[in-house]
Amino acid sequence: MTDIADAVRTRQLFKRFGQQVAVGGVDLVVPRGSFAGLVGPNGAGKTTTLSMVTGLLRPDGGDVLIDGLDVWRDPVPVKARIGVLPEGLRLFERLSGRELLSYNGQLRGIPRAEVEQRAEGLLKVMDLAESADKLVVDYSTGMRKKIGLAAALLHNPRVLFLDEPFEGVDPVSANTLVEVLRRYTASGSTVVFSSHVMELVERLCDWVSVMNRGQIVAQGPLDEVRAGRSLNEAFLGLVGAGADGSGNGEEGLSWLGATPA
Ligand SMILES: Nc1ncnc2c1ncn2[C@@H]1O[C@H](COP(=O)(O)OP(=O)(O)OP(=O)(O)O)[C@@H](O)[C@H]1O
Repeated sequence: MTDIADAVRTRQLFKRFGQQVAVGGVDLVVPRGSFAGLVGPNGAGKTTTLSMVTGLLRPDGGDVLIDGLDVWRDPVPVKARIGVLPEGLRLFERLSGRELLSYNGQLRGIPRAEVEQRAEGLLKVMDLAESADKLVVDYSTGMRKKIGLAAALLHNPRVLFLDEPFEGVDPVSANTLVEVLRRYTASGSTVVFSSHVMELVERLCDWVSVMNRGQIVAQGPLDEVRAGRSLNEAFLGLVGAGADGSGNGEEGLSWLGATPA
């Protein structure tokens, strides 16, 4: 049954690459208005899941519902409702930041004057106003993330998906992004982001989904998932690594740092 209180709900989402099952029957749930974190070790299936959820990668099985609408059967209304900052962000490098926003706004059918107004506001808040006329190819990693986020927010989506939004972003810019996202969720919109940084997820999120080896291994309100521990401890317990780093095969590295004979 569809619960339209959920911003995102997947049912038995499945994706295989050759012999490798990347996502093996995932039921991802994100309640509306959440600031949700999707965490998991490298290769857990986070990017593959987010790509299928946002209509970028066709699932081999299962469904994805956003605001109760099926992403793969009803892509047009779904894409009007979502904003995406994908991993390995590909941008139009030969446009300036301002032109990129203007182009995105026009693709979305927003009137030009409205696009200009929104773009000005976003450039200012992202601290990109001075670089607005510089080509995107000359932007730093953090600036690219910020202009990518501005482009994803321009049409005022109901649900925003961010794959590793803070990677390569300096602490000052990260704070700016956090402020923008907090303001956005406070108005009832939903953010879903993937991250490896547990402290950040713990600080920002009220909802967490933990993935490991293509499965959801825990999901719910932050306090339920961490159950009195830090999120990092809970995470290490859930994904099966000893909190002391034991059991990771490090004994095979006994040569590392040893004094040469
Ligand atoms: N295009 C692809 N072709 C083959 N295998 C893939 C492809 N994309 C992902 N995989 C495999 O699927 C699994 C899940 O990858 P995915 O990128 O979704 O993980 P992730 O949780 O996002 O990892 P990370 O935290 O390192 O970004 C990995 O084993 C990966 O090697």
